[in-house]
Amino acid sequence: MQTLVDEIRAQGIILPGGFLKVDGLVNHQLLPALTREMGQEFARHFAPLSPSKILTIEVSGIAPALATAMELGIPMVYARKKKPLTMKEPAYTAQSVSRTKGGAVDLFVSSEFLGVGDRVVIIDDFLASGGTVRSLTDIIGQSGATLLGLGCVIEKAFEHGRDRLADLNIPIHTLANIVRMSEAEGIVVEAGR
Ligand SMILES: O=P(O)(O)OC[C@H]1O[C@H](OP(=O)(O)OP(=O)(O)O)[C@H](O)[C@@H]1O
Ligand SMILES: O=c1[nH]c(=O)c2nc[nH]c2[nH]1
Repeated sequence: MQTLVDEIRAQGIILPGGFLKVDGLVNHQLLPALTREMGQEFARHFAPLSPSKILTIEVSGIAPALATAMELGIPMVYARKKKPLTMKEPAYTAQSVSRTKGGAVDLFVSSEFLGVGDRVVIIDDFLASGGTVRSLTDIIGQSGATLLGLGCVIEKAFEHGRDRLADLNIPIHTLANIVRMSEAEGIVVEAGR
């Protein structure tokens, strides 16, 4: 997605520890036209699989996931990182690690909104190590739903999440790919794959 690649080149900042700051378009401020285009691109890619639900994780996955769900006309469910008292039991749960805040987090999805018969596409903002997606697949497994595919806005190829998730045997579609980044070379970003 060339518009996304251009925005990453214009706004992206390399942070220590291999982190990319894109707070101006993905993680703090959101750009409506760009977010809509993300949804259109994911919807075009995954519509042939006839998903019944989009699954993501709060907080930064919500915008691209909702944009995708709106294009497809299907519900979007997001895993919560704290179980609210309104959540109906039983809830499916798995542990994950927050990459940007550090530490383990528990994820919760109510059985009210995910279950046998659901055909699920996961949408998230970043695909890095693949750990977060792995936790979501655990939740999908508990629910009895079927995982059809994975879409992530930005892939950090140098963290090899795609390879680590190969056993899932699902199509993985990303919109921009960070091949590598360093002070010397800057952000080497290309269209997703
Ligand atoms: O592939 P991984 O190595 O698991 O990294 C990707 C995850 O890391 C971030 O979550 P984080 O909780 O840090 O951020 P958020 O609260 O902005 O969603 C991002 O939103 C992805 O969910
Ligand atoms: O804002 C972010 N920048 C990153 O580099 C990253 N990797 C995983 N999750 C991330 N979030």
